[in-house]
Amino acid sequence: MSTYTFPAEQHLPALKEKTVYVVASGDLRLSANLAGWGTQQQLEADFAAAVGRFGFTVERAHGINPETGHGFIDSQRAGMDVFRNIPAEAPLVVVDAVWQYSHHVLAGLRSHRGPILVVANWAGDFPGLVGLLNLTGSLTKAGVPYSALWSKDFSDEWAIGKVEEWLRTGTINHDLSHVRDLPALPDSDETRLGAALARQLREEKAIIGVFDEGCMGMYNAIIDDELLNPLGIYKERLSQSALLAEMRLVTDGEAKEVRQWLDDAGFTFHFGPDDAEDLTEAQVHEQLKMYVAAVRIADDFGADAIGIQYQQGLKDMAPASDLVEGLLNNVSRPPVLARDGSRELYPGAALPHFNEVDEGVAVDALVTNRIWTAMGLDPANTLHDIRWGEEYDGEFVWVFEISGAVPASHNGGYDKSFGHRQPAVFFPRGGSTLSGTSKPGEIVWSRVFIMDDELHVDLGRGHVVALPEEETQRRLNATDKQWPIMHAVLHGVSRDQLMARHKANHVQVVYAPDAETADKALAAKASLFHELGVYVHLCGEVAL
Ligand SMILES: C[C@H](O)[C@@H](O)[C@@H](O)C(=O)CO
Repeated sequence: MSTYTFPAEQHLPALKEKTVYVVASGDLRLSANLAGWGTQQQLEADFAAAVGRFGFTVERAHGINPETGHGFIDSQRAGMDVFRNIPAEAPLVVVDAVWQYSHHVLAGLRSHRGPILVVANWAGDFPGLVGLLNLTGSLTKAGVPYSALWSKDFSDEWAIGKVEEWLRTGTINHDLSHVRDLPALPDSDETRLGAALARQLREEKAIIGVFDEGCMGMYNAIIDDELLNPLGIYKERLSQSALLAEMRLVTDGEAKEVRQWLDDAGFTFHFGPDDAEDLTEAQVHEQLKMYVAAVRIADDFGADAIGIQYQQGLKDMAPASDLVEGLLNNVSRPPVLARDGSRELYPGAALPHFNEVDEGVAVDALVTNRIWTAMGLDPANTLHDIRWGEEYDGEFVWVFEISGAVPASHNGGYDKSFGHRQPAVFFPRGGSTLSGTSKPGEIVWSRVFIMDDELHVDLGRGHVVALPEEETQRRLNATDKQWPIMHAVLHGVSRDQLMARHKANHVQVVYAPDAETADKALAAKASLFHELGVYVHLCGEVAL
């Protein structure tokens, strides 16, 4: 007999008839999980009632942690342990009313063999829809089959029908008829420009500076080098600790000059007395040092774009990097000189920043910047969270709301932009946002994503509407009122079509001066991606 210590064999529980297992993936931050726990319980009850209509019961695969007081899976390890209580073939639902870290449940979902459903509540107060979109994007990248569903309270006919479909068949079919593959492109100045810029990128190559890879469990936002490098894009792996070290070398005088520039440009900071809850001068001063430090490091490494992970780690050491990110993405921004003062760095240009180190955004921001610049247009582009939305005046208007900063030109300039303290629930050391309401106008929207181990991009057109002040405020109050908002209308894409198709919590947006120019710029972008070997899909009404 062997004297070796063999591990005890693991046995998953046996399948139970008519039982659906539920797990709740959460944030890593205790404060965020506690804040969202009440809403989560309501959503779980609503979903259980919908399932109950068809004679199924819901079994929660994990309880409330008495030490934390909430019932979210709040780490990858916790998720792995929870999945040891779930029969491998069971119908499994990830119910999410909050922003969640996909890697908390990815390990379990990868090895689960039963049908998987991801559900969220159609509500603005917590970013559950954003969490759902990240998880479905991550599952798409991982090649794990899933279905997804969203509803205000799971009592509407549409959602109940979909719940029934899933219980009966193990999948939900959504209408994806708005998506088509790229047709043969016409020979035009725009398509030739796109192809030429693609060839230049592949031949001359570009660097994206990645300040700590992977943010908030966003597995979908990591593009492996094997997929990225063939585009001509290479990562420079940087550390947020280097950013902090570089901040120490920026003088108070340099930070004050940046501040003066912003004051002169008409930017308003909303200051208050309490560092724990309000924005303070000291927080902004530190952020402006970070701005200078980030540009200097980018220059040191010859980066064409940078991304700051910004959350775990950095949020505990410094005020949030959002203000920095918004400034970088704008062409008009405070000048930054080399350490010895000898030259201005990236003069007269945006330095594209991919927030939350979302590398799908990195690719998109870089090429969009180049196309729009070559066409003589404002290249300022940004991601937004697909946060929520409601009809207004008979049309569906999305709340696109990034968690902190947009380029000022999207708000119509610095004088129409302002800074609020980042909410303490997410950012203990505060920091200013670069907020505002995105100006009305024509946009091109997009998302680069990984599916079937290949790079794809969805491209579409839309416009931004101006809503009455009360409606803007209502939408802000219903979400995170400190953050920048865009009232987006997508052309030929319904609410449910976007939710079903989009493979990320983020959507990339860029303005064009009019509809005709937006169509032309989209053609150039489609051509560039096509030339790079990225699969291009057109979503909704696109003039191509
Ligand atoms: C502060 C929050 O965690 C946000 O960062 C989160 O909702 C996102 O922005 C996800 O993209």
